[in-house]
Amino acid sequence: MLLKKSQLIDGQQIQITGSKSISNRLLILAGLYNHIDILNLSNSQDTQLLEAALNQTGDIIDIHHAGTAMRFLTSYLAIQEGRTVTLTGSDRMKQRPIKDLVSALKSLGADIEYLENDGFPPLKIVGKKLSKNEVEIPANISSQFITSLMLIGAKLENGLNINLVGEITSRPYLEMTLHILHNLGIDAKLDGQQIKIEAHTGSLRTQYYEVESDWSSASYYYSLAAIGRKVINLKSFKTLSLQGDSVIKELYWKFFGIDTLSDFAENSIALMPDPHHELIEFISLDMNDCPDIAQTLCVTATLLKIPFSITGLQTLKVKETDRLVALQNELKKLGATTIITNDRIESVNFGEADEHIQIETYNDHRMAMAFAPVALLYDLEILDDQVVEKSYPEFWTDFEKVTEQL
Ligand SMILES: O=C(O)C1=C[C@@H](OP(=O)(O)O)[C@@H](O)[C@H](O)C1
Ligand SMILES: C=C(OP(=O)(O)O)C(=O)O
Repeated sequence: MLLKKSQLIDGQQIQITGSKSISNRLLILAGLYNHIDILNLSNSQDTQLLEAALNQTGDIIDIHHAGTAMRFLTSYLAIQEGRTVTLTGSDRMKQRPIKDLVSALKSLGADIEYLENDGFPPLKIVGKKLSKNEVEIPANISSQFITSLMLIGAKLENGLNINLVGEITSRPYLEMTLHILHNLGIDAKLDGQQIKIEAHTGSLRTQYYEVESDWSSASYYYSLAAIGRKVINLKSFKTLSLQGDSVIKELYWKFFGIDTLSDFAENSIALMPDPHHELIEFISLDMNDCPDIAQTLCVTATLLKIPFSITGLQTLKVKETDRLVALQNELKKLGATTIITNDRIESVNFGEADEHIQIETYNDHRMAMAFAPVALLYDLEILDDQVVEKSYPEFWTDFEKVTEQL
């Protein structure tokens, strides 16, 4: 897609689809218990793939590139007594780790086999009743493994105690799972390194759930507002969010002077650039709690030429692509030289951008969306722009609503 140099249109309103993370948790719980009327369900391809997988009865499920769905379905299928399923995905999914989750489930008695490479999808899962209630799992690779266990925990005869080993990564996603379980009447606690889920039989407390819109998707508008300095209105967001990525409000206020004003009646927020904001000299930040908005922030900082050092990013290597390498390569086209390590990206200097900027997306929706605000400063081309459908199918239509060519 060619994006001509553009400016923001003041005061446009965008309705973002429901949180992918909340939607995927609700779908699994609805599949385990009873129907839930879900309002503002995410229309992301990942959520649609999960919904289709839960409704199919065949013996092969191909979840493509939907990581959360892959991880959540592994536990879900492990307890479907009498059913045998091959759970597979895209080439990239076959490189994304799942071993810690599979080992934890096996220690509970699950019957799961690797069909290609040890530790990676595809998996052959023979559904069984699991009767143990104590499990241990490393917490530093992906919080999705832990959420996956938490979602089935209350279905086990004696509930489930999950002992977390090591540093906890992406922690707000565990808190999100706890909140959703509580809201639906399941007793669950996180205390230090232990999660305790009580057994829950019968139905869920509520059969109705309204999903807040997706804060990771909102991050691209914060980036646009930070560069374009015009007001953007976003729906449907709450002041108290279950999503860790809502920290974008604080980050973009502190670093880029973007204020977030809530309109309670409208359930919307306004992103308001502070005209008196002075550019800060350096951004130093640990993003372990909010890995999905790291690309957004690195691109904003680069476009504003604010030096940055972002840590806590060790999980970025095992997402849709190696996001640290992808960022380093593509930021270079904007003139930024960076250093990357196992868990960090740091800017070294900002030079001239390429004359013809062509951004590769590496099959990663967040690469395409994070680099879209570049259009406020330069003409650019984004390759394989359709990757956005993974989390935000209308991204380009919405992007057109808030921008106009110069
Ligand atoms: O539980 C979730 O919904 C998610 C957890 C995070 O993954 P990790 O825990 O693997 O970092 C996040 O990156 C992903 O997009 C969604
Ligand atoms: C990492 C992501 O998704 P998943 O792990 O569910 O594929 C994401 O949406 O940025």
